[in-house]
Amino acid sequence: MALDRLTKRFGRTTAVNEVTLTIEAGEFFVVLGPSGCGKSTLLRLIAGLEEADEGTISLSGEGVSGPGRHVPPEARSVAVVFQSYALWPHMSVRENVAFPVASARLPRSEAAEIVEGALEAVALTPFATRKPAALSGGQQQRVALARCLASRARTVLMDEPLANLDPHLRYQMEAELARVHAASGATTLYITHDQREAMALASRIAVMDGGRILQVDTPRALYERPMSETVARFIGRGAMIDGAVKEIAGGRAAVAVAGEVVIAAAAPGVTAGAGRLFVRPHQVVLGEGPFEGRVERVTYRGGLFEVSLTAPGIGPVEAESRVPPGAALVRFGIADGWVMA
Ligand SMILES: Nc1ncnc2c1ncn2[C@@H]1O[C@H](COP(=O)(O)OP(=O)(O)OP(=O)(O)O)[C@@H](O)[C@H]1O
Repeated sequence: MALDRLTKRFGRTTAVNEVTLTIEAGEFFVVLGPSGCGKSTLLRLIAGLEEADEGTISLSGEGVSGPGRHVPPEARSVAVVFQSYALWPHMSVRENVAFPVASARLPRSEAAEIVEGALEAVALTPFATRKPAALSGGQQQRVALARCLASRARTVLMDEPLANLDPHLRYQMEAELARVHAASGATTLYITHDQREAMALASRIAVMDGGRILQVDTPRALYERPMSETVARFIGRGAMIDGAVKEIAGGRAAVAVAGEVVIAAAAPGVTAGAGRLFVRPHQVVLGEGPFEGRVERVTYRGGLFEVSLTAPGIGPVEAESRVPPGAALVRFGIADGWVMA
């Protein structure tokens, strides 16, 4: 899938602003961004449910949107899974799953095989004759996934499909989604505002804000090497500390922070002078080190304590520890970090 300078305006709002992306065939690609950043509009443009103002879209090598060209949704070989499931209430589970297969005009036995295979893949065979209203939310979403699988679309678009499920079920459904993706091999574009979900599912993530793509990278690279403060703050937790870069060598920088020197990885383009050190909780060593912090809050997170500190000349710092801090004032060190210009 390739998007080139794709733009969509609603009156004075530019919902999607010159988005350029290439998504590899078979990739599970996640667009992550806060509410209102333009994710749904981007998905609707790719599905053909909105017409672009500028730019082009090609799916499996075929141009489907561009100047003077708008291929209708049904001719794009795209399946969409919505947050609302969008099931037919009067049809059984099996009929819902069979719906996209019917239009493919396949021999009856082949069509049945596809439908039963899709039901099997999401463990819904025992529920095949039920109506959607007689299923839980998670089961309904599995019907929507089975229908998507049965459509055999080469491109699958998912609009926050797990948003209505409780956290425990979301976790299970993530594994299910990964299986469905592996079974279909479809190029999948998944949109969400939940960074944990994005990290769990994606081969690559595009972080979107204000209609624009800020960074495209693997989950690990986004976490460890954010290229802007917005991305750093949007992915996981951490502290942004003002410092002075003293020296850079071999991709590492020596940064003076509150009168002490910290050695950390340096982003491209960092030079000596004022800089910012971004520190993730696992990079803070509690109990020893040159800094002293006041414990503001301790939260137990199953096996680990999250510790919020404030330190003179540094500001707020997030740490984690297997044992809770023993006093209101604790010593700490910074073992590593990410230096940004
Ligand atoms: N049909 C429309 N008419 C006018 N403005 C719209 C329309 N659809 C979207 N917008 C505006 O475009 C911007 C992007 O909306 P969009 O729904 O794509 O965001 P989103 O990231 O999907 O948000 P959410 O996660 O809350 O659904 C918003 O400012 C929204 O108000």
